[in-house]
Amino acid sequence: MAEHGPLCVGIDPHPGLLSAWGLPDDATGVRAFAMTVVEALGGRVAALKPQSAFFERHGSAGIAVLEEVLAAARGAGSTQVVLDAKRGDIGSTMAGYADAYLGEHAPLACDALTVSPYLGFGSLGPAVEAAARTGRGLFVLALTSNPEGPEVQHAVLPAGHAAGGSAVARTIARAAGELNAAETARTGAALGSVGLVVGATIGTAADELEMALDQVGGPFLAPGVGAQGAGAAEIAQVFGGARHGVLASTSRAVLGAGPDARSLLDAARRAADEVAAAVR
Ligand SMILES: O=C(O)c1cc(=O)[nH]c(=O)n1[C@@H]1O[C@H](COP(=O)(O)O)[C@@H](O)[C@H]1O
Repeated sequence: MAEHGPLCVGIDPHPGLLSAWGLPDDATGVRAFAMTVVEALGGRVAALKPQSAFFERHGSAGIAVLEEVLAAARGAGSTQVVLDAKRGDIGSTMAGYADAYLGEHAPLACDALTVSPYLGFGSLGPAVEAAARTGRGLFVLALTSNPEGPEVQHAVLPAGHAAGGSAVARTIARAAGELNAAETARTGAALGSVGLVVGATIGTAADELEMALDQVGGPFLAPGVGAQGAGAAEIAQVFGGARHGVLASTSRAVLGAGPDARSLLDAARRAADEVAAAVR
């Protein structure tokens, strides 16, 4: 983030973008699309974030392409690879996802994985353990950028629950904060490995966390920049004093500049400069 500016570029091969790039809506088109992004931006942006859904929609051929794209992106030097798969399940099944994405010999290995805590934060245990063991990270959904998120994330826990009267999202931020505090006390690192997803579009909703965002002690993946309407002003508004930990994420706003590699890089650099100014 310090080297390239705190920008993550999503690799989201939407059917509409494949068509705009003159590519077929099949696994070969997805491969050409994703590899073009990796070649144009690998080693030149802080992070790349393949969106698993757009690979999965092509079945086993698409997943094989995702495997190849993850390996190529991880080989591209100083760029972190965040896989956006938003996985979440009961703990024993979560262990399967941990093997797939975070284990020692994970076929779909990434540097960090997006996970959903909405089966209860504790259900993520196997992913937390695998990430710690293999030196990887997680981005846990907390306050997402979509308008439907608040009906779950802002829901208030009943009296009698240990966090009764607080929003569900607060329990997630607190649990992540505890893991990060234990890790940073041990390692001395500035930030722990359990990041949160907090959309750049959420306005004042971080108030639901009833804690300063910098108490989370981990990075924030902040999608919603570009196509969903957020920019520098929104990042500054949402994150305030915690903005040094923000990795802003954008997909369509940069991908729309392709397929020309130079245009992709120019669009990414413009976006990175804008978010760097916003978090300074
Ligand atoms: O985890 C994510 O990255 C994510 C979380 C969230 O709250 N909102 C959100 O838009 N995303 C993802 O970020 C990308 C946003 O793409 P654009 O709207 O094109 O920038 C998509 O792949 C979304 O699935």
